[in-house]
Amino acid sequence: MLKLLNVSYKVEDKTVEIIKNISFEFDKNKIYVITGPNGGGKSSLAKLLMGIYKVSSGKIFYNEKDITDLGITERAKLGIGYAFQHPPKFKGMKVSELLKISASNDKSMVDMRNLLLDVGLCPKDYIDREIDGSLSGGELKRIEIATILARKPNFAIFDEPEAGIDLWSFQKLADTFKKLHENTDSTLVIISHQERILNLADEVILIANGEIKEVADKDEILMEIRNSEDGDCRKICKIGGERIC
Ligand SMILES: Nc1ncnc2c1ncn2[C@@H]1O[C@H](COP(=O)(O)OP(=O)(O)OP(=O)(O)O)[C@@H](O)[C@H]1O
Repeated sequence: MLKLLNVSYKVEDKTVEIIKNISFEFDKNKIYVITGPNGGGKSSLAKLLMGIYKVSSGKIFYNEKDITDLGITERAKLGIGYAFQHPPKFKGMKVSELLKISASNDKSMVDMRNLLLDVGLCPKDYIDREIDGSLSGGELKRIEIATILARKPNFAIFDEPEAGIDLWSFQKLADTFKKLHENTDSTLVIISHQERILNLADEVILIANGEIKEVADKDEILMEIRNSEDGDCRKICKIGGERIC
């Protein structure tokens, strides 16, 4: 469905390579969870998929179409949706208005109440709220996720949906991803460190140092995480390596 072919990404000064020659194909109607250490390149990869970053080399195909040079809007029109790790604020706009403009098809039919309930927000408290600095980070994040649900993308990317969301609401959110997967044939790519989200995965992609280190079944990865005593950095320090953590 969405294919990366030898994709690399360097920042503007061209010295630091953040994504290194990644090739991978995401299949239709699967949940992929991307996980791995901080700074490994997960968000950068998500931004390359969405067209927020432009690849330095390599190609991206979506349903066989070369989308490498398409920007965010064109990719969104093709059905690729992205929920930011740190959602933007839309000062002066109400939650109901944002959900309406986010909806993919018949905007009069958007079931705003259910969308808000799906992300654990009580509609009567939020539907008329303005999207400004008065909303907490977790509230903003949930509204952002609701906009993606409203858009019903065929390929949806969620960057750390757990960030800033309390455990109770988070369980609700995990159920919402599950429901979305069961009721539509969309592909979900979720960047997450949470076991509850990892448990939803058909495939877990482990990214570190800008590369795909492993693609595995969730049980395998969860076992590896549980069995790992220390991170690589600490191990290097322990054995007297030169790297300072
Ligand atoms: N514009 C930039 N200039 C320099 N380095 C950058 C830039 N953007 C990202 N990086 C670096 O690229 C690496 C990957 O960043 P990225 O945000 O993709 O990691 P991540 O795996 O999503 O991390 P986290 O789990 O902490 O969210 C990091 O080391 C980051 O500091």
